[in-house]
Amino acid sequence: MVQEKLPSWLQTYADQISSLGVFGDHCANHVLVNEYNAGEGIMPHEDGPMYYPTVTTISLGSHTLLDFYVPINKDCPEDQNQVSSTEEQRHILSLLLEPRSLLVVREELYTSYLHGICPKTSDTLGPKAANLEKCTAHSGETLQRGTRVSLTIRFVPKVLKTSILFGRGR
Ligand SMILES: O=C(O)CCC(=O)C(=O)O
Ligand SMILES: [Fe+2]
Repeated sequence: MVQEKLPSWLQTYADQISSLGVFGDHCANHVLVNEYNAGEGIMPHEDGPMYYPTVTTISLGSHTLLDFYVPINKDCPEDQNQVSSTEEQRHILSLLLEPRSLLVVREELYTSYLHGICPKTSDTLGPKAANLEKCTAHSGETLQRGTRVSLTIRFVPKVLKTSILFGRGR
């Protein structure tokens, strides 16, 4: 990854989140901006080693429900055939991400599970919604999704300085 300066409004958020100590002594240097219209999601995935061990997300606009799944174990023959369990059975919990909220994912939730967002236009908060005591919404409620913008703010230890790649600026 080649390092570039963040826009100042994003730097403000990167600094504020970093001051919580979630990246150790480091300051976040990577921001991914995603926009989701109602009905759009992201496939279950892992964020991989580049951002390990912490990922933080600010949600703007709409809420969403972030789902966590037990991954398919490639060493297990039953899992290879993908007959052992359905996506619903692998779905262990969901976190309601309310507008203007900050999510910090670390440790086991980062390393051992996949995360994704179902492509739906509404979410009914069921028993797998694990953080409702921290939210304004209640169990059993149905929330209609609107457009959501997420700022995924992380620290990437291995970055290339542009001056090395493109030569020194004058
Ligand atoms: O938009 C989100 O909250 C999740 C995005 C995400 O998982 C990713 O970009 O890797
Ligand atoms: Fe992700």
